[in-house]
Parts: sequence; structure tokens; C-alpha cells
Amino acid sequence: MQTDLFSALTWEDALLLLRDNNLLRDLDVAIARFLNQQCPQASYEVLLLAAFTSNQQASGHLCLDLKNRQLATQLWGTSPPPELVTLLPGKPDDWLHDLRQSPLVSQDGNTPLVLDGSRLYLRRNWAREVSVAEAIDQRLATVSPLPVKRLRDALTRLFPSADDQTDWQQVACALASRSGIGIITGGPGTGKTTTVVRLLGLLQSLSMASNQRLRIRLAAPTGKAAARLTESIGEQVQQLDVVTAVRDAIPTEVTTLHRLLGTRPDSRHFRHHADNPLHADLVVVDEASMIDMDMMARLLEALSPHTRLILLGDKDQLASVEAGAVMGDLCRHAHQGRYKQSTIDFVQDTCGADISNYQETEQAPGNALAQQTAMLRTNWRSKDSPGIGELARAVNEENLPQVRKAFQQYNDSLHRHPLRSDGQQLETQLLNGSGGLRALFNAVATPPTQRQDFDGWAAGLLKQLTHQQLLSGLRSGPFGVEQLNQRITRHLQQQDLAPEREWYPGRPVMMTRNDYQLGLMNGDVGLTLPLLEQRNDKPELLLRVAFQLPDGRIKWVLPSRLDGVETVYAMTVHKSQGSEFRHTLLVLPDAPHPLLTRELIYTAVTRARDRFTLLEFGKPAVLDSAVKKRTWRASGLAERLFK
Ligand SMILES: Nc1ncnc2c1ncn2[C@@H]1O[C@H](COP(=O)(O)OP(=O)(O)OP(=O)(O)O)[C@@H](O)[C@H]1O
Repeated sequence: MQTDLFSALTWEDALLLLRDNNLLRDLDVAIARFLNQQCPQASYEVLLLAAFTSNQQASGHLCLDLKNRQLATQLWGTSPPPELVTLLPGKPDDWLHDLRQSPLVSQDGNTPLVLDGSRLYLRRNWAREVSVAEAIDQRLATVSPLPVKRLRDALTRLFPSADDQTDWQQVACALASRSGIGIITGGPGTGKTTTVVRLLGLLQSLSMASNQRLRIRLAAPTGKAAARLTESIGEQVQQLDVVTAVRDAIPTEVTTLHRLLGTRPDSRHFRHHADNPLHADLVVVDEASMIDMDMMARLLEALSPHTRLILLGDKDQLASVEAGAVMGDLCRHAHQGRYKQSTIDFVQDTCGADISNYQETEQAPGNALAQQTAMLRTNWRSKDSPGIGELARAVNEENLPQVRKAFQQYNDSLHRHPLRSDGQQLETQLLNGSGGLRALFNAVATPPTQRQDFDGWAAGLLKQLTHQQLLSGLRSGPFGVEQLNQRITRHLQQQDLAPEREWYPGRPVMMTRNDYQLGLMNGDVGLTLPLLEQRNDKPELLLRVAFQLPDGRIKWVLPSRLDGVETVYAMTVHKSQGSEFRHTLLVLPDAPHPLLTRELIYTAVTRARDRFTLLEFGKPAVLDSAVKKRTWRASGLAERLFK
């Protein structure tokens, strides 16, 4: 039943009106229609709430939390149209009452909608969340205590320089070695890769001492992240202080999660699942903040109970594109530690370190997962460019004076440029300089003459492409990547660097979907290059797009073979996750925007290795407003794990 202006509307009219006002999608209306077919007596309110629940996935939420103070924003967005709000009469308590009475709703997953406390889920999302929580609980219960003395000896060998200060890398290794799951979080350069390589050395040497060689698999959510980790792991394994046989038994090839689980053509299902688990004793997944709830559920399903899982990632980065904020939920209290006395004793015995400052309290108790979680706290890389680390920390701590101070203090690596939207300063910035597009286009214009040099040339240019990257938090609008890419392409044409054609030498492209036949994944970046081929004894210039595969090989693809690609002079911050660029430039629009959040700014800043530039089309307050806004995603995972 409803009131006011729209009192004569049926549930279907109301949903269509909401859809026409972009508050719902066609899919959400279709779900409500389906539910109405299943249960013709379903009430107006329940059908509307079902459609709104379905719509939450578009914003990354797993459910509609009827008791959360952000409910109004979840339902209506940041500027609710007052007359449309009356389409859903009543209050959350009334809705909860209606839902509990509805045959479409249960608490145990036997109905299309599930009400869990005050959280309303579509059954599939609820089932995913429950399965992730249960799988993590099971893994936590798989305790595999190694003899303390052997562990201590091995840890001392691997971390020889551990002084009086707590070496969190060593602690992370100790914790991860004792159960079926370990979580290592830390900002950029805090040594996640270093730690995991030492952990692999530790576990493999202890296992090989008992004549068992661990089957280890390494993975990351995207091809780019996998390629980056392959490179850094390869270097670190070489430096590992273990016997050669152990070093040789540590893989350095990192695959994508999709490949790890085994994609099947034309199917959403993977080859590995509960009935056909992965053949692995230890699985390490990097960039875990990019894993959504669905993928995490599939990953956990594909692991047999004895397989140890290590998740690495930065809990403060943007959450996954799809629904869920799994890493954030798993690491909710990582900063505080919340260790139990037994964990503190274990760390003292194995590492000789005192972590009692991070003990749980009565008000802040630690759960089993917290005992398996370690946060790395020292940024080792920032010694080279401390400004980036300082800025990232200030953003993370919502410390606006410190953000401003960082830009002033580190003006060699941090820059703020106010821009006019009608000027061409943006284009000038991107073209000039050592990592700029002009240098790239010049290099592209001189292809090697010998076939055997093609791959090396392409690898060098793909690396050069990462010297500079323009990012935006938005896709559409004048400051979104779509228009920025058009703008830059136009400018390159005006400068006679690019012709007015779709495909031309120097055009960087990004995959916008997975192409299993080509072995390319959504987010992979390629560069269009001219190749000199001999055809009928004559040199002919052919265009091919070069991609670097996670194992370092170059894959050449005909442009016409690529249908899911877009130009990528500018990239969304979401898509930049898992990548690092020497110079990262972030465009900020002329006014605050709901999508610009602290996590987004932090993620953009931490993509930069040497320099970070803010290109501001509006007032400095746009940055302040973004830093003050936190991303929030409705999910019950943390509560399930911390119950
Ligand atoms: N304990 C340490 N002592 C000295 N240098 C270290 C230590 N740990 C890591 N480093 C150095 O810091 C740099 C960053 O380390 P690493 O690549 O392991 O960090 P990460 O957290 O994996 O970084 P990313 O941000 O790329 O994910 C490397 O050059 C590494 O050699």
C-alpha cells in the first residue's frame, strides 16, 4: 500500500517510474516481475524492496541493510527526488515486518530473498557470502603446528637482521605458517612480495626436510597484476637464502585467478570446484583487494581442505569492481591486531618479538581470523620517493593539513596543477617530458627491421607505456576517461602524431572483457605497433597489437581480431589497480562527485612510483571532499567472521 501523489500506482508502475528515473535497472524490474509470478500475493513493498536489493549489486553492495544509517543513500542515492521517495511508504521496521511475513523471504536460503537480521539479500548473494565465511572458518580450524624450534630456526635464518623492533614480515610468516589461511596486508612497498617469497622458502624447506615437495601455485586477479608479480617474485626468489633445491622448488610464474581455476569456453563455471579441486598444497593470491565475493567463493570452493591459502593485498585500496569488499572485510581490524595471548606467546617463541601492544581487549576482541592476519607497517620503497608514501598515509588518515603539507614539502615528486577545462594544459602535460606521449610515438615510429627483434622492441615500448599514466575516477562526463581519451586523441591528431583512423601506430588499448581464445583478460593493456614484414620480397608495414602475457612473452594480435578494446591514454582508477606507473597523473573534476572517495584517491596515489601529479579542474576543496568520503559496501561477511 502506498500514499500521496502516486497512490493509484501498481507495484509495476512504481518500478517502471523508478527505472525511468535511473533509480532501478531493467534487470531489477525483471527480478520483481519474476518474484511476482512465483508469488502473486507478494506485497507492493516486498516487490519494491526486492528490486532495490537487486539494484544494490550495481554499486557493489551484497545486500540492502535496512538498519544501516546509509540506507537512504543506498535506496535513493545522494540527492533523493522527494516525490519519488514516497513510492516506498513506511519505515524500515514496517518493511522488516512485511518481509518476515512474506512467502518470498526466509532466513535459511530456501526462498528467492533471504533476510539475515536486518540485511535483505537475493539468495545467490547470501549463499556466496555464507559459503565464503564457512570456508574461511574451516580453513582456520585446519591448524598445522610446526615444531616451534624448527620454525624459530628457519625464521631466524630467513630474517637475519631482525633487531629489537618487531619485524612484521617475520611475524606474518610465522602466523601464516600455522593454519590453512594467512592474510598479509600492507600498503605499497611494505614488502608483501618479499614476505611471501620468504614464506614460500620457509614452508618449502620445512616440507622438503620431510621429503615432501609442496605443490605451490601463485595467482593474481588480473593479467597485469600477475605479470608484475611474476617479475618481482622472480627477482626475489633469486635472492632467497635457502639451498638450491628449495629455491628450484619455488615457482616464479604467476597466473590469473581465472586461469588458475580453469576457464571453460562458453561457460561461467570453472574446471576446478569442490568436486574437482586444484592440485596444490599452497595457493598464494596477490592483489586480493580486487577479488569480489563471487570470485572468492569460487576460489575457496576450488581448494581442497588441506590446501593452504595465503591472501596478499592492500586493505585500504578500492574494493573490487563487482559486489563485495572481501579484503576490507577480512582485514577489518588488521590495524589494531587484536591478538590473543596464545598468538602473542607464539610470536614471542618463534620470532622473539613482542606484539602485546596489539593485544585484543574486552571492547575489541579478536576472532580466529585476526590471529592469522598480519599488517606490514614499514614502507621500504618510499625511501626513494618518500613524498608518495607520506601523501598516501595522509589521505588514508583523512589528515587534510598533512595532505597539503606533503604537496609543499615534496614538491619534487608531488605536484598540484590547477587546469582550465577549455585550455590545452592537460594535453601539453601528457605529450611532453621524458615519459610523455611524444617520446612514445617517436619510438613507435622506428620499428626494427629484423623479425627476431620484434618481441624485445615491443616489450621495451610496453614498459615505456608505464612511465606515465593519466587516471580518472570517472568514466563518463567531461572529466571521465571516455571524453579524456577522445580529447587526447584529437590533440595527437592536431599535432600530426596520430592519423584520423581507428587503428594507428602508438594507439594504446585496454581489453574490456576476457577473451579466452586469445588468452587476454579484461584490463590487459596492449600497444598498436607497425611491423615491417617481407611480402613477396617487398617490405610491408603491418599493424599488430602487442600484449605482454603474465609469463613475459609478447602476444601479437591483429587489430581486427580485437572487438572488446578501448583507447587508454586515460584509465579509470579501478582499472589501474595491480599496476604501477613511474608518473601517475590524476584528473579531478570541477566539483565533488559521489564516486570520488578516499579509497579511490589512495589507490591513485599508490599507483605512482616516482611522481604523482594532481590535475585539478576545480577548487582544491574537490580533493578534500573526496578524502573525507569513505567507501562503504553493505555486506554481512565481517559480522559473520567476527561473530
Ligand atoms: N625488510 C626489508 N628490508 C629492506 N628492504 C626491503 C625489506 N622488505 C622489502 N624491501 C624492499 O622494498 C621494496 C618493496 O618490497 P616488495 O616489492 O616486497 O613490496 P610490496 O608490498 O610487495 O610492494 P607492492 O606495492 O609492489 O605490492 C623492494 O625493493 C624490497 O627489496
